[in-house]
Amino acid sequence: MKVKFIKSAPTIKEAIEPNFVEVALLGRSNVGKSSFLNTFTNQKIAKVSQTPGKTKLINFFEVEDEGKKYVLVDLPGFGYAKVSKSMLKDWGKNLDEFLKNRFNIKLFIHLRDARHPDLDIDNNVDEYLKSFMRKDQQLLTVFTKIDKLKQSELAKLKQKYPNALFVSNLKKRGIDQVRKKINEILWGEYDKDSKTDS
Ligand SMILES: Nc1nc2c(ncn2[C@@H]2O[C@H](COP(=O)(O)OP(=O)(O)OP(=O)(O)O)[C@@H](O)[C@H]2O)c(=O)[nH]1
Ligand SMILES: [Mg+2]
Repeated sequence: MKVKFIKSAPTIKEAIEPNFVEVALLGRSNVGKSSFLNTFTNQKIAKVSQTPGKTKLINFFEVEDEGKKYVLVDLPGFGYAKVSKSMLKDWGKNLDEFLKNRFNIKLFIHLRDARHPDLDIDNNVDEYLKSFMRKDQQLLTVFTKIDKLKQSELAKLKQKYPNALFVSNLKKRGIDQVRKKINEILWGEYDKDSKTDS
């Protein structure tokens, strides 16, 4: 996989031209979005911080994987301190417009903390996304920090969220499953190891 940082856009107006299919990464502040970007790309491409709210810009990264290109969009974390019903208030009207109108987003990846799987704010975000998602868009839930769970707790979480994926950025677990899932969603199901041209 090849990854190239393209741009930090301080506002939506400065977003890059929508020339590629995009995968938008969202999640609460401190959930591990930047860490995920780093483990996913195997590069120190995003700043990791113990202070929530570190990433305030929209960062665009060009990814080339298995000969195909897409753009990863790292969005600012939402609602660390308070649980708010209104995404618009906490997160900015501009971002709302971006998410609703950016036609080339094909996949929203919602990162959630495996230790706090049922936060209102996360459920609200899912509801919010589903309220305007088009038929050609998908939502993928990825739980982070699974290294903090006991085996039994992780098993329960997997049972409760059978369609979600589970990663540890710290231990680099589950990352390849996410990569494969992204490729599958963007380009359709295929298995590069089982070519039939014999
Ligand atoms: N144990 C554990 N810690 C993690 C994991 N992923 C991230 N962290 C830690 O969680 C903290 C926040 O990580 P970031 O990647 O900066 O989180 P973020 O979502 O980008 O945060 P903002 O930019 O503030 O929105 C850091 O201290 C990371 O080291 C993980 O999988 N396991
Ligand atoms: Mg960050």
